Amino acid sequence: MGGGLLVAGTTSDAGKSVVTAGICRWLVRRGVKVAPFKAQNMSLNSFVTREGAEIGRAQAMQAQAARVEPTALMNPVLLKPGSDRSSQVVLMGRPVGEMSARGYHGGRQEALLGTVTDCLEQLRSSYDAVICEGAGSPAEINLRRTDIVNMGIARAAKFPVLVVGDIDRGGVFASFFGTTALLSAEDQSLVAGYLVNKFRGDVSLLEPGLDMLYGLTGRRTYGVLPFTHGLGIDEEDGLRVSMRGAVRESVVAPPHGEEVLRVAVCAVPLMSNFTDVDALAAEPGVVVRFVDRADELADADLVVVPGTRGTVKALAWLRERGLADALVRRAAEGRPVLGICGGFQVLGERIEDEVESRAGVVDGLGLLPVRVRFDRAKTLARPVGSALGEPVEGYEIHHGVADVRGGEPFLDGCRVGAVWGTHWHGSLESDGFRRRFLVEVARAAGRRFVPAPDTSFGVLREEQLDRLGDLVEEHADTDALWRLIEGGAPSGLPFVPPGAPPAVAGAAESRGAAPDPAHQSPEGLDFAGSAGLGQVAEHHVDQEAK
Ligand SMILES: NC(=O)CC[C@H](N)C(=O)O
Repeated sequence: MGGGLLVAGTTSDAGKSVVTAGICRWLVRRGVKVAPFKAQNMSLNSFVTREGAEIGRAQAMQAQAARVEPTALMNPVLLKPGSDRSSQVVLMGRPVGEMSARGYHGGRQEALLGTVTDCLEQLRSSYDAVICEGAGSPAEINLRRTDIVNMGIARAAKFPVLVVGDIDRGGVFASFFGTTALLSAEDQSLVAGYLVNKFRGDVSLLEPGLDMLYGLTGRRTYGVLPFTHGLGIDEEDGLRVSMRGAVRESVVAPPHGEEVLRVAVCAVPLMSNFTDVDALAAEPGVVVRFVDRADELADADLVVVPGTRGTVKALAWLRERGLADALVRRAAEGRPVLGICGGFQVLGERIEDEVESRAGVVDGLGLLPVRVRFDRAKTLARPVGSALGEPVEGYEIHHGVADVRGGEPFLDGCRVGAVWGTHWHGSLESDGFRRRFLVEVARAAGRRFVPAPDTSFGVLREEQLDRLGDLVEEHADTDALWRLIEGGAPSGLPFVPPGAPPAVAGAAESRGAAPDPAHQSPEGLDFAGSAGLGQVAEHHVDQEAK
């Protein structure tokens, strides 16, 4: 049975995903057969495996770091938020229903512990090491009892736990100490120590603090990783980017030609697979930014309407913010627009949706001759094809089915003038196609932009994974990490009081949501046959979640 480690964090965003990837890359370079694992991921940034299973993109990225093919075992539960209070539950790569957070935490999640530990055991039987990523913080005292992704999984597998803290935010000592001290004695016995992430400055100034932390907790720090720009590959948190309407602008290498090309990405609600535009940002001279105002489209050479878990919601948002009118004007002026998946759907003539929004028939923006009808079954595919004379690979994750009634064919969708639409995600990662597409965009936008002849997105991604491996090799005590992975947590780790607080009566389960038969899951909840999943075969959305 293979060894392993759980990489937990003091907070979300502490850098667990990239540290996990870095550890995978370090190990595989050493000749260790390693796989990543995250029992449960909450993300709108997902990926389709070769077998057609939907998993978090972060686990697919970590699998690449480990140089193995990603599979559903590596991320058995994926929660895709549809609002602040409900998520689509994807189990072993297939959607099984929409659930309220309260219904999920009130018993359903707990019932999945057997399933996720089975997946982990399967990985352990075929790999020398499994590097698990936790979620949020392991010291969420309200959720510990039903946890399946942090200490729940570490306890089941008897894996040592490494807690990652983001020192750039401050409060890292208190976070490490508090994260440890709020866990039960049994949980604490697995918390081997800490890893400081995103450190800027002189480590010698930090070291006395790490010694004091050792004095307080009896636990050592396994490494101090320096702050490094541009390592946020395949981030999980699409929801927050879109909810915040955050504007982020890519760091740009100088253009190959005379001018830069400006790409504006509409930060639609429930934006999914926003990493689709990473391949554009990787091109020298292409400036990518997320926008949420019509006036920000004025200087954009290309507007991308990305995927979304809420197509009808995104349409309403585009209309409210005046972006819909701006897109219609652009199209009339022959200025480029690319719609991807949900963003393709909104560009069509009409949408019939009794599944995702249950809004019935809704008018689209009418820029493409396409009608979309939502199906309960989800399309999960890895199509290959060609466009602009170049080979293209992509992946599809959608309930909407497009009836394309005209235009020039473009992948599975179509193109009318400078407006392009496809359900395919990831098409821009195909280098030849991306260059040809950018040439077309530059021509239509009247820009003297020339794509560099040799940008390889695959090579850049590999370089980034290598940088993560380097970070771990150069700034962590890898001998000590290997001892943890092979031999588990050191014995005799002291208990740090007060430990886990006693549970308060009247937890969420007693107020669990009532089933809503009106809203069946896409697959009709027919997954009771799968191992150990019968208990969660119910579809929950409570009123407040709608
Ligand atoms: N990935 C997406 O953008 C999905 C689009 C849409 N929500 C659908 O399910 O069809």
